[in-house]
Amino acid sequence: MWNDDFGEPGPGRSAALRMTAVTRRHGRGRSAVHALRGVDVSLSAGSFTAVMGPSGSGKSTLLQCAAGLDRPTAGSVRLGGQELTRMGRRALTRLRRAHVGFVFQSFNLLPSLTAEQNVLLPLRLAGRPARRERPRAREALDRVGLADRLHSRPGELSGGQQQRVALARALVTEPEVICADEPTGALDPVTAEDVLALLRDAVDGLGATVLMVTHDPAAAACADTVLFLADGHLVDRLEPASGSAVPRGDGGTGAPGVRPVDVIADRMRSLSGAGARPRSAPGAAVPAPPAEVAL
Ligand SMILES: Nc1ncnc2c1ncn2[C@@H]1O[C@H](COP(=O)(O)OP(=O)(O)OP(=O)(O)O)[C@@H](O)[C@H]1O
Repeated sequence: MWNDDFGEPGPGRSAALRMTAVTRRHGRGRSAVHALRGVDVSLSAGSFTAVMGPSGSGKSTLLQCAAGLDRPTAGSVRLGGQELTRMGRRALTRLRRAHVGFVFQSFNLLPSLTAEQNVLLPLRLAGRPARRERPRAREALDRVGLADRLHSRPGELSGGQQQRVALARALVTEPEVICADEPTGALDPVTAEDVLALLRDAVDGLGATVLMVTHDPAAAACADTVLFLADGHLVDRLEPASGSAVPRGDGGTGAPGVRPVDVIADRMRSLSGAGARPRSAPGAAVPAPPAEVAL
């Protein structure tokens, strides 16, 4: 269902993440770049939201501000009820480790560690002894179908398997929010489907809240809500799962037989053609932070 308020969670649902009037500007004066211009987003607990938009529209910046990896120039970001923008660095790191899991296009696994050791990493960083936490890491790897690859290093795993290890690492601390930046961008369509099903499972089975940046309409169609960014503004929203992927004011396209993925692709095409300013190759503007930063 279209909703002019891009943010409000549904009735009776609490917000796991709330961003209000978030602006992110790089530089000053005439050379300033406005990555986000007064964005309002609210994610219901236990929901799956995709963020789409042309290259350079601010998707990665939105994700990184939401997760406390980047600081807005103005506005408010509340995660689990806590205001991130006023937190010191150490408090922010603690909050992130406890409440946010990350998945990136490039997997960000440490190559010298086994799958199990990679998954244990966030627990070790939180000061929890590896020996006691091993069953938890194994359970997370089991959840993503890799119980038999505990001792494999990333170089011995396929891209899809590496992304599943990254997902197990994101899930092992049972975070409220999972931030995924192009999690299927480096995967073939079949492997991508597996990873999306696991993200869906984290929402439906574990009650996690997923915020996922993607260029892929098929990936976005797996989400409950798709938010569209253009030039730093949130410009539209649709809800593919509820069968309401219908452009505002155009009742006709909700006709049976119109697939959500096609509506999403159409919407993207119209945004890319309408004054979007491509500035870089997809995924290139904001590189994923090193694994140890995003843990
Ligand atoms: N550190 C930075 N310094 C200057 N400009 C930046 C910086 N990081 C991002 N930007 C700019 O902010 C804008 C939004 O970037 P962002 O990476 O969020 O877009 P995006 O939609 O994720 O792009 P893509 O799809 O290409 O990954 C772009 O114009 C980008 O060049």
